[in-house]
Amino acid sequence: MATAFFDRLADRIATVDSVVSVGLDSQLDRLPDHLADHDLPQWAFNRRIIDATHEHAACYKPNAAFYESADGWRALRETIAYAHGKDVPVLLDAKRADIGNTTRQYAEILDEVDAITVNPYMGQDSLQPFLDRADKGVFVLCRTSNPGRTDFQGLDLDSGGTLYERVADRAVAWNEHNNVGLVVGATGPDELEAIREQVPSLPFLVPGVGAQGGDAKAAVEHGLRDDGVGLVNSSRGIIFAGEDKGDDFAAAAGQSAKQLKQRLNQYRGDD
Ligand SMILES: O=c1ccn([C@@H]2O[C@H](COP(=O)(O)O)[C@@H](O)[C@H]2O)c(=O)[nH]1
Repeated sequence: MATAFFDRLADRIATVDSVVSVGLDSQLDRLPDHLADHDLPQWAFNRRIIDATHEHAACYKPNAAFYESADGWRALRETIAYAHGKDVPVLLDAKRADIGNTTRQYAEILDEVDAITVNPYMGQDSLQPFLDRADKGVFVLCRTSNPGRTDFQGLDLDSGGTLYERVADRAVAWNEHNNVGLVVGATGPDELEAIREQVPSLPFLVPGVGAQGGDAKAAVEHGLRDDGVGLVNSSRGIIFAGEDKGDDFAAAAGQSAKQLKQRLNQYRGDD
């Protein structure tokens, strides 16, 4: 039987002493000019980024939005294989879920990646094909990092609590295979702390440090489970750290990943 995702992630965190998720949001018009002639510029960029960052990476998190073209998917497949060749898990940030036949098709991407983000708005049946993959990680959007998170997520329910608290509760119920985590942004440290208290058993993916200015200390103190499993993501803050540095872009990304690891490690194991 394949090892469960969160066990593999725990091993990876221990190996690199890092909870950094390196976000591969490799936006074509921000890539170095000299990569434009490459057959697949995003792949050429990602390979250099992976070479420079893998020793600090608990996982890579490509966001599917940046790869939704024929060449993009080819670049993504090369990137996934290369990350795996370095023993780094890949979490596809795709925020999937839909009606039954569509969501079954969406879930097939889990044959290629280690974990995925899903959107719970359509309910349990829309998530079931992902939840059924016991060896893969399924991160459910709970309290997101964007300003518009207040539009719906914080609404009070007649049954008590808020919508995002209800999502957190349901996620515990969906965790039959110990493969469910939550996405909780670092931009709302109070909610992050409250959700951690509400669901101590679930690992979190915490985006929003770096370019979005979220709270790195809270991301570690409340984002990680008691056993230290969890992920703190930075995408633009790492991969575009050397945007003005020509061919030294990858070294700058490596330095940025290392700095984030060291910063987060100040807060790990402090409790
Ligand atoms: O609540 C959420 C959920 C997902 N994200 C994603 O994480 C990265 C963040 O990128 P940065 O460049 O570090 O801001 C990106 O892929 C988002 O789509 C999030 O930010 N917040």
